[in-house]
Amino acid sequence: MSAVSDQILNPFIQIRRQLHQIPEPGFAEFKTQQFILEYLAGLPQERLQIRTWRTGVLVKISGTAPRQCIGYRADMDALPMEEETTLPFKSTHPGYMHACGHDMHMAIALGVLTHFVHHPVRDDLLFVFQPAEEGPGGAQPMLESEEFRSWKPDCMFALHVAPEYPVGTIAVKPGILFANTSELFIDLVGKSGHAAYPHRANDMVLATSHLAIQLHHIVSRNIDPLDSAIVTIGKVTIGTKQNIIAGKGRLEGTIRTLSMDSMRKIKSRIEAMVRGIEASFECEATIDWGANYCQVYNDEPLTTEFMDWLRQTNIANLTVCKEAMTGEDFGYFLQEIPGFMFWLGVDTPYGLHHPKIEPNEEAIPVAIRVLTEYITWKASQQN
Ligand SMILES: CC(=O)N[C@@H](CCC[C@H](N)C(=O)O)C(=O)O
Repeated sequence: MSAVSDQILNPFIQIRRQLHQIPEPGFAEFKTQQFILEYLAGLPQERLQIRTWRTGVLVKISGTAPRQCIGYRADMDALPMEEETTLPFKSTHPGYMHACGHDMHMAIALGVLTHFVHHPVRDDLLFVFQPAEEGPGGAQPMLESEEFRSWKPDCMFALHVAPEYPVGTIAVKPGILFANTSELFIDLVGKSGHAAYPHRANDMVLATSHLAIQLHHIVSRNIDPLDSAIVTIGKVTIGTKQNIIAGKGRLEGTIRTLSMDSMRKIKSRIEAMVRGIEASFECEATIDWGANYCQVYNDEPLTTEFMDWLRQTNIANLTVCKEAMTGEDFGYFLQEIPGFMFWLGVDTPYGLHHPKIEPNEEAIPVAIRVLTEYITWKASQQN
């Protein structure tokens, strides 16, 4: 028998749709924060304490006889991309879209939170709505904030939607789940000029293109094939007009590794290649490593306990997955607080960050049920 009633489930699909319409970039989640605060204001307040941190929200629900605090985190920000779905509730913010499921993550967190406002458990619960997961990274500064530290939970969980699994599936593993990441921004400055006088210019179309191709050789030629790594260039900006030799070029990308040794190696090879491009194309280049996220490392005893609990209760299909090369700044919480992240099947043919992604919303009640029942069980255990 479910610990959460259908009356509580369906509104959270509606809430997800409302959040889907107001996607905002990291640390600019003003309407999203306001939406969450207004929703919380409509709940019984007796056991609730609410704090904001920048554009984030922290919500504590007092337990009936607390011995510990159990934390749950949802991320809030969206991606800078134009939505290409035909959904009636598509983004109303041109150029922004919830294409990584954070609207689902927030709706699920509100559903779980609402259940525990009405049915408090013994332990205190902390719900964290964290800004800027896609960048520049809200987890690390939030973790260091006084607002979070004074409510620091004893364990902490989170989920991420997974397009490749059917609804009703939870995929997880103990140990490393997500990769180490580093953003990568390289600016090249040469000398622009007339297309008819190439000998008087330093062409950044050529320099930037050569560099982009060289960077893609690092993983295949410098990294142990058994230690997965990625260098992806997602954006190239060069030039102004077809008959002007470009004086500036910019590459934007991301590095993913399963080990910090490989991350260091890739960064040192990028440095060397950039210096080589400067020499061969007589230009100047600067590297900005942007936001760096540590790996998501699932606490082994807690994850195994969750997996055993799932097998016993049978309320979702458990898949033991492999690690993924996605990044997640939830890894910073897990460096200090034991816990885990898991994948939630949302069964859609388009992947994360695709402009046509349409996660199956039936996963929302599945997740609310799994989390309410798991947290209820966890809070009923002897320490
Ligand atoms: C789950 C997911 O898609 N996360 C993002 C995290 C972005 C990390 C950072 N901004 C970067 O691009 O390196 C991902 O792209 O994996």
